[in-house]
Amino acid sequence: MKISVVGTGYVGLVTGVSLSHIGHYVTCIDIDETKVEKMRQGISPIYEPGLEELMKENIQAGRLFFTTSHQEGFRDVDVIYIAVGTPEKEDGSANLSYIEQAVRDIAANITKDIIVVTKSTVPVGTNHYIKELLISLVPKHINVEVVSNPEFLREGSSVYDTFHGDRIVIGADSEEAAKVIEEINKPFGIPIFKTDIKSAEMIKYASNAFLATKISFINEIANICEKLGADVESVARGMGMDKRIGSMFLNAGIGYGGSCFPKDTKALTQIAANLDHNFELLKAVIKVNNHQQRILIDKARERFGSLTGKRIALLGLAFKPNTDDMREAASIVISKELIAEGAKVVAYDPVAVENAKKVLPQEVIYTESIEDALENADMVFILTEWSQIKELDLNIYVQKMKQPIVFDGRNCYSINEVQQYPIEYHSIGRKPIYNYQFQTV
Ligand SMILES: NC(=O)C1=CN([C@@H]2O[C@H](COP(=O)(O)OP(=O)(O)OC[C@H]3O[C@@H](n4cnc5c(N)ncnc54)[C@H](O)[C@@H]3O)[C@@H](O)[C@H]2O)C=CC1
Ligand SMILES: O=C(O)[C@H]1O[C@H](OP(=O)(O)OP(=O)(O)OC[C@H]2O[C@@H](n3ccc(=O)[nH]c3=O)[C@H](O)[C@@H]2O)[C@H](O)[C@@H](O)[C@@H]1O
Repeated sequence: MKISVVGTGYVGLVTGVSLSHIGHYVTCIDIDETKVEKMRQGISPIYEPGLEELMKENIQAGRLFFTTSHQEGFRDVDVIYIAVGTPEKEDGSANLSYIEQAVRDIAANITKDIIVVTKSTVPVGTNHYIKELLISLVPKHINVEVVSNPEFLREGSSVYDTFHGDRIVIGADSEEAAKVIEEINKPFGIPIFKTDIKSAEMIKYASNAFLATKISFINEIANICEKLGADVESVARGMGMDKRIGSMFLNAGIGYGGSCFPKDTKALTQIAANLDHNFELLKAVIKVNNHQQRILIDKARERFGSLTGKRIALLGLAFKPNTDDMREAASIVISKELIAEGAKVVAYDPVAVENAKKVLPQEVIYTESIEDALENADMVFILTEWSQIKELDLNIYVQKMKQPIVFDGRNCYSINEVQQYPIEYHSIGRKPIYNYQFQTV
């Protein structure tokens, strides 16, 4: 099948590369010339494990192409995927201007019947709007069908997720169009769930909102565990053994960030509000998350009083490991607040520094290694559970820091392990360890 994909961000590029890998001929279109130039050479503009290898393989096999020209990209294709961004507007609702532009680009350039597949996360009703807009713009003899095919990949494991997903959701009003998209996806060997367009659109928001709810729920449990002297990791394990609950997404920490949970939860409360429905549960999930992102600062203030003049090392800046994505990362809120309070912030991340420089306060100092970040620090905040940080020899904290006081926002180390070192250790939903103080008393 000849396919084109509009937008080569995390979703579009992974979609395009994966579809070419299962045998389709795919042209990826992006308006960003530098990005396209890189991709033509087999260089991925984003950090995603395994993506570049697959890109190179399929470019060489003659199945994967990149262009900035919509006219060239849409030539002779049967199906066009839309994967442009749907960022949040100031009121929390989804900004559909990129979608609208993509639709206009499609309408201006197609010359035969087409199926348009929406991968981007869009509010319920958007696919019907896309179809209406297309019909109003294209010549009468061209037949247009629109299919909702929401994406469930996670950043950092997007290639794996695409080939090992739990389901592919196809929302269509036309049975023939649904069948075409089903055939395209069959080689992935993943269960396909077909439904109507509005339900497919809602499945995406409901799934993200539910996962966000799980995270805020376990974070609330963690905060109570701390007061009770219980251990949230044991609690989560014990809960997760019940298949009805499931063990995934019960990692307590400094809350969820990233390009999707924050934006999609807000968009869903807005979708509900437009229908005069007050989605109280989801609003509470968002509120809990906003508080949780700052929880290490509260802990540090409680421990030190003022943070003014303190040298604070931040380990990990990306919103999660294995990505260079800084969108809505807790490190943004944390570094801004620390700088505003007059702390000296020294930061390390293995891959996200270039993106971090664009969004963190300019006072933040970046280091090339964990050791350099820890040098002479009064305390360290662990913000992302990179494997480099999880596998660290804990002696480093003792050797490098002015005082080995660790605030671990991602529960990177087991309590038993930390107990063996002269460290003061504060984590999430677990008892604090005061071995450093103990030694110095
Ligand atoms: N990032 C993620 O992990 C996931 C994202 N999604 C959804 O997928 C959509 C895309 O997200 P990302 O890939 O993160 O976006 P992104 O912002 O990383 O990439 C969007 C790309 O589209 C390009 N673009 C914009 N307008 C264009 C046009 N008219 N023609 C050609 N290219 C155009 C931009 O230059 C950019 O490269 C969003 O709706 C998001 O909510 C869904 C699941 C996972
Ligand atoms: O719509 C999207 O864009 C995507 O959003 C999430 O994927 P992603 O944001 O890439 O990453 P996750 O692994 O879900 O993590 C999101 C945030 O939640 C946090 N998290 C995750 C799991 C957990 O147990 N605890 C926790 O705090 C992570 O640290 C991270 O900040 C969903 O998992 C994907 O299914 C979805 O396609």
